Amino acid sequence: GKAGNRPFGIITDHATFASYEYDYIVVGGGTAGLVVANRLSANPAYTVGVIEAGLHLPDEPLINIPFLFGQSVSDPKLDWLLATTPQPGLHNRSLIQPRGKVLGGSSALTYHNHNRGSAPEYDAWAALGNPGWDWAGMYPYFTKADTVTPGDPGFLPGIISRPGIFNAEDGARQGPLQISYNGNVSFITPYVGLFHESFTSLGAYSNPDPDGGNATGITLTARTVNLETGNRTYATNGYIEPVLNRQNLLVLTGAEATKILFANSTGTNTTLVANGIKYGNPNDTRQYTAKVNREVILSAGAFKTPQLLELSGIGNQTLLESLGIETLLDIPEVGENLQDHLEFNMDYLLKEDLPYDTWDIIRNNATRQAQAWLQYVNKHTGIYSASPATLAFFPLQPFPEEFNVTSLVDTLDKEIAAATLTPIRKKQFESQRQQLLDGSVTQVELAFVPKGGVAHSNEPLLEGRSYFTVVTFLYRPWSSGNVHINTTDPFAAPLIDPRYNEFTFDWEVAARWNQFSRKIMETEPISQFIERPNQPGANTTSLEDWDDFSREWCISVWHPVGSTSMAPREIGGVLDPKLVVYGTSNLRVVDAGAMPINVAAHTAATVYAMAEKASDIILSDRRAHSLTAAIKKL
Ligand SMILES: Cc1cc2nc3c(=O)[nH]c(=O)nc-3n(C[C@H](O)[C@H](O)[C@H](O)COP(=O)(O)OP(=O)(O)OC[C@H]3O[C@@H](n4cnc5c(N)ncnc54)[C@H](O)[C@@H]3O)c2cc1C
Repeated sequence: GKAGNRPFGIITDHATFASYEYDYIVVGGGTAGLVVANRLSANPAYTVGVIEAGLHLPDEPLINIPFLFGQSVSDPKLDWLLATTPQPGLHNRSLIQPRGKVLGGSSALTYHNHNRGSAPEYDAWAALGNPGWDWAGMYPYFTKADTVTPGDPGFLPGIISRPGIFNAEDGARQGPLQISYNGNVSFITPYVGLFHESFTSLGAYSNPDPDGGNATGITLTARTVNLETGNRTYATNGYIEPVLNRQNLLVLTGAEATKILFANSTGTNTTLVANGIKYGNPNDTRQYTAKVNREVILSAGAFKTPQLLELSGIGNQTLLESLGIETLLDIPEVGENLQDHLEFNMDYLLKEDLPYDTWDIIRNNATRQAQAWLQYVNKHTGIYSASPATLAFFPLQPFPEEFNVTSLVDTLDKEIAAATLTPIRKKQFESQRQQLLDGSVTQVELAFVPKGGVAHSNEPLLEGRSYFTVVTFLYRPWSSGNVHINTTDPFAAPLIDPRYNEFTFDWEVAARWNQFSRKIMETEPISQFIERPNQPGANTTSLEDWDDFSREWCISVWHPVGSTSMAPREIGGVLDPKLVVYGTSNLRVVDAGAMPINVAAHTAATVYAMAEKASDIILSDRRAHSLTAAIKKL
């Protein structure tokens, strides 16, 4: 069925979508899925269908306006509202795990940080047994996704020497994402520079080229804001809206895939050939089926893709049997190897007579708020165009007073020796240990935000007062867990257990890094503006206090990856290096779940690059072209 009188663009009618066949069906129109849908449908010879659970919401302010970052979280219109199981290491708290349930997926919800990991991190993916996925293999795809507008020259002088400049090769590309930098137009307060002065006096250094293979240092971080429109740039307006006039592309929104169908769905241990997707939605008892001629690409994200595999009979046989699901492929690692990052928000109440405004002016002064809004609407600049501006990524070595790496590793080695590790984790740990010792990659991050109300705090914000928020991140935790179904109801949430508490290392590094962030705030020049720490209060001082705070108040950074890892079958991979699910001929996974080792970075840029690379792989994979024949042979 080639394009002819087919409907195209975006539809919500389930039956119409089911009445056509597709060469490729992409399940999940999120960050990765829309990249793949765009690249595959560029060839008019292929018909491409996308099944997305959320709706197309191009005019949604919570998505579009940069300064509203974070406000879409927990909004049922945009968020799947997932959560972890109670975590013993976090005082038994369960953490929210927001995911975008909207066309564009989680790329519609991000806080706009757009950065890459360091070269050794991707090299470690390749060393795991994934040829081509090293830094050199990923680099062209990072740049393929982006068009970069450099930052303001002279912005934050002395701290960031070469602001916002990707190297020339990056700048030459014309990718779909309109990437920019915070700068003078987005009203970054002078406090940001002063904070970095305090931080630098305690061992930090700046990095003018964080996306060139060494991500560490204080950086002016690229962000997903289109300076021309003032709006978020994301998978929807970058990758899918511009190609909705392609007559071979049909996007179904408001529909949830419930099962992958196979041409040969009986018996185990044959090579499975996917030939369709079942879908429906929780408000409708009907189920629909769309037929596929070439390939199914799962891009439902690190939680929902493993769920869909398990619902379809691909997973741990024992689990599947316990739920009465027939096992088509016994791959116990589906849903395992789940890795995530943690973050810690701390805020500080400022003195009343301040030399400069903070972003709190929006909350405190109705006139200034109205002015800022007009400025945004008319010029696309000002506070409403701002998002967290500069980030700092560090190994532990620059801070020897806080981190004794040798003793941390000693403790870690003992715990690892006592733990039962799967083969894939053993391999991961080799590179992770090496990178920890040689200081070549980020272990921790720190962000300074010139406003209150970022922290998930129990202290209400005082009217008329200003705040700083310091956000720290644990980017190389050793703990990992899993996500699995516990019911055959396809519309139920999966059980997410990241096991954040597994190794002492994670908690000690978090407590020490958080304690250190207090020291920065007590150091000139940033200290002169602070009246008192708000959350946690001034009585949080000892390492034990900081440990307690960290467990009680941490949240996830919402960077789950690894649940369908790309790695050799023998060590427990789910996907081969072409992202094909082992034991199938034409079922791929292209989303964050494919990352075999989490990157010490915000994850979206890596997901875009993976999806760009995956698209090339799919298009050049001969296997795809012989599939119809393969199905006919069955
Ligand atoms: C609140 C928040 C803030 C973040 N901030 C940042 C940031 O500042 N910088 C950064 O780099 N990263 C950030 N991240 C992480 C980043 O967004 C993700 O790593 C990335 O977007 C994941 O891409 P994905 O393609 O794997 O999944 P998603 O983009 O989540 O796409 C999955 C898609 O599949 C759909 N779907 C799921 N199940 C089904 C089904 N059964 N049928 C049909 N459709 C389905 C979903 O609705 C969704 O559209 C943030 C994440 C969140 C949640």
